[in-house]
Amino acid sequence: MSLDDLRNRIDEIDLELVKLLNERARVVVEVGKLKSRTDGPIYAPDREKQVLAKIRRANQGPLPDRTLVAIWRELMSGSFVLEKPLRIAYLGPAGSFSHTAAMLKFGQSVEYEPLADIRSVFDEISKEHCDLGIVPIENSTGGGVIETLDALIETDVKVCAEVLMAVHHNLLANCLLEDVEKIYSKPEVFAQCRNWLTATFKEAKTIPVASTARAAQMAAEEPNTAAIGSKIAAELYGLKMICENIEDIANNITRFLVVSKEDAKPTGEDKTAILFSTAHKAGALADVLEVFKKYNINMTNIESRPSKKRGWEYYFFVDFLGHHTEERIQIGLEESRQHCLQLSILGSFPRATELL
Ligand SMILES: C=C(O[C@@H]1C=C(C(=O)O)C=C[C@H]1O)C(=O)O
Repeated sequence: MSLDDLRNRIDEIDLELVKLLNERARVVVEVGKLKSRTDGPIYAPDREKQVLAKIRRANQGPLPDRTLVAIWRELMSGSFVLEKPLRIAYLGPAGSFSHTAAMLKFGQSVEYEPLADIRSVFDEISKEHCDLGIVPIENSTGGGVIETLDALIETDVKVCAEVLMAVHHNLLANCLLEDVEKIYSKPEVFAQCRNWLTATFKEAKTIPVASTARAAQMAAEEPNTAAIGSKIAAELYGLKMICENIEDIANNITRFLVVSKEDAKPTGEDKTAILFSTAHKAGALADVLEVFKKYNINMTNIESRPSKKRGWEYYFFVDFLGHHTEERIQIGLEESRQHCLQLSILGSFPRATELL
C-alpha cells in the first residue's frame, strides 16, 4: 500500500474511534445520572482499577500497556466532567510533584486547585470545597511526610487511593553553580539530596519552604539563589537546570495518597490505612501487633507521631494488605481496639502496583 492509502486507512479508523468514544461517553452520562440519584461518589477507584486491568488483559499489542493506560486515564478524566466537574486539590503552586502526580492520575479534563500547604488540602476536602486531594505520604529515601501524617490525625478525611511516582530532583537557578548562596526547597527534598548537597556546597544555606514549586518561584525572583525541584518547575518559572538528578538514591519514589470524603470499595487487591494510639506502658504496641499476627494482617508500613496531648504517647499509622470489609480484618481490628486508646480506619483503597 502507498503512504496515501495507509493514511486514508488511519483516517477511517480515527473516525470510527471518535464514534465509539462518544458512544462510551453517552453510557458514562447515564452512570452519572444513577450516581446523582444515589448520591454516590463520582470517582470510583475500584472501578478505575478494574477498567485499567481489563485494558491490559485485552491488549495484544503492538501498543504497549503504558500507552493504552494513559489513553484510558484521559478518557476517565473526560468521564468525570460528563458526570460532574471534579475539583482536585494539591500542594501548589503549579509545577510541584503533587501537581504532576495529580495530572498523571486524573488527566487534563478536571479542575485543579493549587493550595499553599498540605493541611489546606485536607481542609478543602473537609469543607467539601474540593472533591479529591492528592498529598505526599512517604518517600523511598526520606521516609514519612510529617505534615500529611499530622493532618490525617487532625481531620476527618478518608484515603481512597494511592499513587506511586518516580521523583527526580534538579538544582534550578539562573546563576552559575559556584555563585549559589541560598537554596530553597521542601525539607523532605533536602533529606533526599543530603549527600549531594554536602559534597557540592560548603557554604550555601538551605532554606525550607512549603513546596518545590514555591521554591522555584522564589529562586526566580532572587539573585544567587537556587531551588531544588522538577524540570516542569524549571520551565514554568524560567529557571535553568544547572545540575540534574541530584537525588542520593537514583530509584527515588514518592507515594501519594488520594483523599476524599469516602474510601473505596474492595477490588480483591487492596490496602487499608489505620491510625491508633496506645498508652505509655510496656508492650502496648506489641499487644496490637500480636493481634495482627494472629489474624494474619500483613503490614506494609508503620509510622509514628507524638500525640501532642501527653508526653511519650504516640499515634501509630499502619497500612496493611486487605479491605476493612473483609471478615478476618473486621475481627482483627475489633480485637486490636481493646489494646488501643483509640483506633480509626482512615480508609481502604486499591493497592498501587505500578509507577504512574
Ligand atoms: C463511569 C464511571 O465513573 C468514573 C469513570 C469511569 C470510566 O470512565 O470508566 C470509571 C470509574 C469512575 O471513576 C463509573 O463509576 O463506572
